[in-house]
Amino acid sequence: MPEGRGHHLLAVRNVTKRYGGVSALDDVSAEFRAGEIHAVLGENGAGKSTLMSVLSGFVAPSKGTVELDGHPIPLGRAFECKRIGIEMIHQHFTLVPDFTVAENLALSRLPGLLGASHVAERAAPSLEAAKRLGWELDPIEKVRNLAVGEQQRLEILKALGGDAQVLILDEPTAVLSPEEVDDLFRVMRRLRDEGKIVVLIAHKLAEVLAVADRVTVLRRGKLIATATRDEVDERTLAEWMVGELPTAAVNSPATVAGEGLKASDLRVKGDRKEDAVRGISFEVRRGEILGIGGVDGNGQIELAEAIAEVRALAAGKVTWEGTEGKPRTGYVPQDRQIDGLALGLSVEENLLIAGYRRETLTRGPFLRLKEIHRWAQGLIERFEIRTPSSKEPIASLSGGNQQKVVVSRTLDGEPELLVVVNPTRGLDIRATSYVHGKIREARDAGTAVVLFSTDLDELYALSDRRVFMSRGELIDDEGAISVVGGRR
Ligand SMILES: Nc1ncnc2c1ncn2[C@@H]1O[C@H](COP(=O)(O)OP(=O)(O)OP(=O)(O)O)[C@@H](O)[C@H]1O
Repeated sequence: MPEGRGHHLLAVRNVTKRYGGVSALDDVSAEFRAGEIHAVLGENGAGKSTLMSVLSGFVAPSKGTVELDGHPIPLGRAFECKRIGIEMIHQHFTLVPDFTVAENLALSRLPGLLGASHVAERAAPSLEAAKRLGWELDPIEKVRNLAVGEQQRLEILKALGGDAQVLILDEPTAVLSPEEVDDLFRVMRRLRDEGKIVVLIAHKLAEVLAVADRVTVLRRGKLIATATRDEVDERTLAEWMVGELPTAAVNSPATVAGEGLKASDLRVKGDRKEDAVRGISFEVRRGEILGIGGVDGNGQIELAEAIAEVRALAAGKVTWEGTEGKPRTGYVPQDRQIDGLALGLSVEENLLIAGYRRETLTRGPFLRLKEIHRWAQGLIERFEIRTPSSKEPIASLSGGNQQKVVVSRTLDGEPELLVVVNPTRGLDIRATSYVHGKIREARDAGTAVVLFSTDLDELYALSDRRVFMSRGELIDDEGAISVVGGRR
C-alpha cells in the first residue's frame, strides 16, 4: 500500500454553487483521498471547473463546506488554500515568459524582491522535485523558449516546490503529445504513490481509464456517480455523462471536388520574428479535409494564421481556384480567449462579431435586432450552447460552451475555405461528434478544409489526407510523428 494512504482526505460536503438562476453545482458531495488519482468527468457545462475552483479556493460555494482532514478549508480564498497545500494547475499557464525557469519557480513562493541569491534559494525545492521526477529543466532558460509540455512541467514543479498535498489538474493532457501524456501519467502515479491527492478534469475516456483510480461523473451540476476504475468502462462513463449513448460518426468520403487553395513556398515569421514557417507548399481541394498534425509549437499556428490572413506572409504565394482572388474564409483559432471572443460582450454579440452573416442581419448601417436574436437562438439550440439566454455575458459560459460559440458562428458563415485549429479542444464527446459532423457537412458542400490538430484521434477521424509539421516544415511520413517536436 502506498505510504501516506488514508492520511489526507479532501471532502466536499453538500456543495451548491448558483450563478443567478443556474446551479453550476447542486448539492454535490465527494471525497478525494490521499494515494489516489481521481478523475472528474462530465459534459461541457456539467460543473467540473466550478468544483475544482471551489476545491482550490477560487470560488466560494453558495452552500456547503470543503474539509481537509476534517478541518474546514477557507472557502473562496485561493491564497490561503495554496498555503495549506491545495494547488490548481490551470489550463492557461500562469508563467512569466521573459523570466527564467528559476525566476518563475521563485516567484511562485512568497512575494518579495528577487535578488539572485533569493532566486536560487526559493527555486531549490522545485528543482529538487524536478530531479526526483526525472524532469530536468535548465534553470537559466527563458520560459518563452520552452515547449508547451515543458511549461506544464514547470507549472507542476511550482506547485510541488510549495509542498502541495493536493494537486488539481484542469485538462492537463489537452496540450500534450502522446509521449508527453505518458510521461505526465508516470509522474501523476509517482505523486499518488508518495501519498498526494491528485485530482484531474478530463474529457478523453481512454485516458481516464488509463490513469484514474476512481472516477466521479457530474451532469448538469449534479453528482451522478463515483466509482473505482475497475467498476467502469468507456460505455458506462459515456452513459453517465450524457444520460444516453452518443452515436459514433462515420467518415464518409468527400463528394464535391474542385480546385481550392494552393500554397507555394510559404514563409511566415513568429511573434519574435523567428522563422516559424520555413518554406511550406501544399494544396487543399474543395470538398477535402487536409489534416495537419504535429506537436504544438512547430509553426502550425503561424501557418494557420497566414492562411486565414490574420498574419502576414514573409514570402511565398497563396492562390484560390487558380487566381489571386480571396475565398470566403472561416477561422477557428487556437486560443478562443485571446483571438476568438470578446469576453466583455454577450453570447449574441459574440456570435455576430465575426460578421459572417452581414447581409441578412444588417440593413445599411443598422442591425436587425429581431433577426439577430432569432438567428442566435437557432445557433444556440443547434449547437446545444448551454446558456440561460443569448444576452448572457460570454465570460460566464463554461469553456466548452465558449468554444461552441466560436465554432458555430464560423460554420454558419458557410465558408469556402475553413481553417480550424484544435476545433474540439475542451468539448465533450457529444459536442465533438456534432462539430466533426458539421465540418464534414461543410466539406461535402464543397468547402476546402484545413484542420490543424494536435489530437491524433481527431486527425485520423476527420481528415481525408494528412501531413505533419516539424520545426516549420512539412513532413508527410506518418511514422515521423514520434520524432516531431521539441523546442522551437
Ligand atoms: N462566473 C460565472 N457566471 C455565471 N455562470 C457561470 C459562471 N461560471 C460558470 N457558470 C455556469 O456554471 C455551469 C458550469 O460551468 P463549469 O465551467 O463548471 O462547467 P465545466 O463542466 O467545467 O464545463 P467545460 O467542460 O465546458 O469546461 C455552466 O452552465 C456555466 O455557464
